[in-house]
Amino acid sequence: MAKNDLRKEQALAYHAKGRPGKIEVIPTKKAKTQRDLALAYSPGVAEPCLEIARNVENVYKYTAKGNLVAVISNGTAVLGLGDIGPEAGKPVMEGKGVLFKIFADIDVFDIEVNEKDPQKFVEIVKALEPTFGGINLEDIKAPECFYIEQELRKQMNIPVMHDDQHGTAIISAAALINALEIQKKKIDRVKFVVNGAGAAAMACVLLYQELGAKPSNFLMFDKHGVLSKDRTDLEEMKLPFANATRELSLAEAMKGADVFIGLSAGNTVSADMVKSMAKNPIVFAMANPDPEISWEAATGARKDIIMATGRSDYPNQVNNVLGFPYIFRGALDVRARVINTEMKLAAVRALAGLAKMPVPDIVNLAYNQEKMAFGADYIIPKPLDPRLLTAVAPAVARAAMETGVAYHQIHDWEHYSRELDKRLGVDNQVLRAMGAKARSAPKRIVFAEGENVKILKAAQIVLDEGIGYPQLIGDKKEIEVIAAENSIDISGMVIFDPRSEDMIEKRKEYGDLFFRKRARKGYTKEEAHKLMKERNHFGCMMVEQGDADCMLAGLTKKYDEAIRPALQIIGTEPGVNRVAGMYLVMTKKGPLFLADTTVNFNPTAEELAEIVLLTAKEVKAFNLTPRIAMLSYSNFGSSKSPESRLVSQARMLVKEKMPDLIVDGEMQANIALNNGLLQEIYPFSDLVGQQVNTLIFPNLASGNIAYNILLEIGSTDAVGPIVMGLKKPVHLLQLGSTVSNIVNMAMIAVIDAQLKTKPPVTDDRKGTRLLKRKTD
Ligand SMILES: NC(=O)C1=CN([C@@H]2O[C@H](COP(=O)(O)OP(=O)(O)OC[C@H]3O[C@@H](n4cnc5c(N)ncnc54)[C@H](OP(=O)(O)O)[C@@H]3O)[C@@H](O)[C@H]2O)C=CC1
Ligand SMILES: CC(=O)C(=O)O
Ligand SMILES: [Mg+2]
Repeated sequence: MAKNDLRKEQALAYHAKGRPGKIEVIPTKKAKTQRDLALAYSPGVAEPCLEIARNVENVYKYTAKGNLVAVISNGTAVLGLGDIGPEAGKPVMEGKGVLFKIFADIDVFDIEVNEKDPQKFVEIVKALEPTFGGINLEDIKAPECFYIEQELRKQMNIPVMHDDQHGTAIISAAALINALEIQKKKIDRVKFVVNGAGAAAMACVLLYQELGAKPSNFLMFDKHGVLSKDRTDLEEMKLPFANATRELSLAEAMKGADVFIGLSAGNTVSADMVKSMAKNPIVFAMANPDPEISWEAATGARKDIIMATGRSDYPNQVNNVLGFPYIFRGALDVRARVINTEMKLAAVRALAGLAKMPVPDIVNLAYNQEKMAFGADYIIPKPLDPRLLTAVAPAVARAAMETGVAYHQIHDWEHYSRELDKRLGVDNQVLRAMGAKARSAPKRIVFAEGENVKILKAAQIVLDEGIGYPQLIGDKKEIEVIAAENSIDISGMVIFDPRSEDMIEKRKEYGDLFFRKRARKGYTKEEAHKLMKERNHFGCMMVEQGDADCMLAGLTKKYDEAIRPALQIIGTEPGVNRVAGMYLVMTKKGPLFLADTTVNFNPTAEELAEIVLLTAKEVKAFNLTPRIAMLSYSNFGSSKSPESRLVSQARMLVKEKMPDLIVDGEMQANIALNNGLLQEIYPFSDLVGQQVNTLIFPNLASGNIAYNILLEIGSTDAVGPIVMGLKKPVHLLQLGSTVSNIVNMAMIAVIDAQLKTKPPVTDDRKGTRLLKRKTD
């Protein structure tokens, strides 16, 4: 399948699967009991209604208005796809809602309006003012968008921003300042060629002029050619940009130009045009989804170029996603009534400045780069940089206050920054960083259940996303049929069938080794050889013998059956007497690790202590400081039962071995997760002032039950079970895991392999050596 077909298929499946689309509405208040409902709705709801009727300002106090932005479009200029209509634009608007939420914790209603008449459109949007704290106009074509935004800014008392104009202008201006600095050019001297004379292009030119660019230094093009005074077909909005004194082709205009700005349509610029530009040129080809000229063509044309596109798969992504979440966050937080030029310039400076700061590890990890630093391929921060929120939102908020457009004042900026950080949570960051870490050194990963369709789908994602090199165990023909039926591309994967003739030699090698390991544990040599036809044993042997780096199994087997081969063949780490299982659950308060959820039925105090130590080590592998609560049904000796005493005894054993570990118990789960309550009742606890991120359960029943309840009824995402204590990375899936569970577990297995295995001696990174040998 061609790469584009794959992208198309995956994108369509992503939008269609499960609940169609990308968003849902989630209540923020408890609405479970009769009492809750009486408060949330009638009769209780009448009280806030009356308060708001008394003073309309109270709408910010009692409703979601203050954090709610409307992303509104009529679908007339959707990306670079043109006038495809409001319904066709909806996926983009939902997508912006997702970005507002994940990057700035702003809630969005996407509103697609079937109205092209600018005046009527204005009336519709204006009438929505009571609902929203801000209005993000999106993908509305020029010239109508100018009138619409201008009128709404005048008529509405909440911030209105047409993002294709100002978002793009802000981001590209930040990138431009930095690119000019690197190319040692002055903004008031450089000559610009701008392809596109629409919403985005005009706003960019105007903002660059605010930064010092000379109006006469721009040559602008629309679909019909260069904007010149001679043209009689130009709309009024285009006249101020009509600088050309004669008719001129784009190729002619590009000769000797310093900066090219593309906000038009894909593939409209050639490599020759780029070659003809002045020394040290800057090319921002920002049309979506395909830029005016590809990254390869432009950077291939000359070495002295600084190149940027709107795409996420190349360096220097100049895309308005770097701006709108943070600009609105700042504007909402001070209740700005507009987004004015000073606020936009503040965002430009904040973004440009952030690109010059040292890049934190989490960003390098997320982009699979060892070292990103300010320079030609890093002129603007990356969209996944978690510092964007605290860099841009306060700058915008401050500018709003200084220019007198803020209804609300922020006094304690440090506190504000901390609150912003909290909004992001670390769960997304953890998952993103995990993915990036896995991708930084992908490993050969054995999937023991190759004939399972979920496994095959996950394996394809693992391969496509560069997480690892899947090695499938199973019947080759059967795997191929299932893959074909489900349009899964397995061409880059290696298949091993332990039952096949091809594997006789391997079965013998593995069987002999197994016999040596288990001879005194009741196995005959024949039994050992026979056992190697079994997929989990064969897979574990591949890992043990270095024919693979890690393994995932257990999707269709009971846990104790699935883990047995790993214990028999691989065994525990030196100095460790047992294995245990851990889940990572993503919660609103951040990641929460739960253990033991899978292996040890009724651990003794010594065993529980060992589980704590294993878990602490694993949490540290995620670069997080473990803050551990050891759970029971009592608090710090309030019950003298043997179960409660066992937990506090285990805690003492842990403390003896690791005095600095932040761990306390025994305690109840609600006390562990509610620091206010802990401080109030048990102020002596080690966990006062600490946000607990690890829960240790007293036995398997409680751990497993708690985990499954959380997953089924909470809106949590989880990764696990992560096996702890094995010498080599074998991980087991839970019966019925979803494809995304499997992919997440593959990341865990690869990261574990990175920690536990040395780089392969040969360059057989994809694991084809075994196959080659068999066919020799
Ligand atoms: N990277 C980013 O963050 C962003 C990128 N964009 C991209 O910028 C482009 C324009 O968006 P927007 O301004 O909102 O849309 P508009 O519809 O308002 O403007 C499009 C402009 O491009 C011109 N144009 C179209 N085709 C050509 C061509 N072949 N040669 C020269 N000019 C052409 C149009 O000419 P005419 O006036 O004659 O119709 C018009 O002036 C889109 O591709 C969009 O994806 C937009 C916003 C953000
Ligand atoms: C990114 C964006 O808003 C656009 O391409 O229209
Ligand atoms: Mg847009």
